[in-house]
Amino acid sequence: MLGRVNHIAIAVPDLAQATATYRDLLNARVSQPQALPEHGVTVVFVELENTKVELLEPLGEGSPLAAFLEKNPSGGMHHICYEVADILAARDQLQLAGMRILGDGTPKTGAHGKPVLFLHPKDMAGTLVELEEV
Ligand SMILES: CC[C@@H](C(=O)O)C(=O)SCCNC(=O)CCNC(=O)[C@H](O)C(C)(C)COP(=O)(O)OP(=O)(O)OC[C@H]1O[C@@H](n2cnc3c(N)ncnc32)[C@H](O)[C@@H]1OP(=O)(O)O
Ligand SMILES: [Co+2]
Repeated sequence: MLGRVNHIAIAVPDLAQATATYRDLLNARVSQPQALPEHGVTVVFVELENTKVELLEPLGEGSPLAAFLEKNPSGGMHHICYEVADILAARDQLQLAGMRILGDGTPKTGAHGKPVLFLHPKDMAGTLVELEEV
């Protein structure tokens, strides 16, 4: 079912500062910030040779990052995103196996304009997993 690692996401309390660290200290190529109110985050992508790092800052009330950053005020690894060829087939197979799909189970459009879904961290070895159809 799984393809490549699309991105590894890090939740940060200060997106400008985290972006500056990757850009100015590590000489990484970074995207412009992208506000995604439907996801409750603002995102910057750090482009690497083999994958991307997604820097995430909370946006608006009820951001899914809020509780995480309360527990981890300096930030921390938030999720890993795997590519799948058919997100609905993946969802149905995982649901049949008893995994919890977060939200109402309908894929949302992610930061790359592709459908995404999230799997509950307690069903995935304590790691929040995002699936992105490519
Ligand atoms: C930019 C768009 C898109 C993309 O295209 O890339 C994105 O990446 S959007 C990213 C942000 N969106 C999401 O994270 C959506 C899915 N997340 C959620 O629905 C929630 O964050 C959550 C995973 C259900 C957690 O909800 P929350 O209210 O924060 O906490 P809970 O109390 O319900 O947590 C239950 C349990 O899980 C532990 N937990 C929470 N977050 C994580 C995490 N990121 N990694 C590992 N474990 C996590 C939490 O600590 C609780 O455990 P216990 O304390 O042991 O009960
Ligand atoms: Co993501």
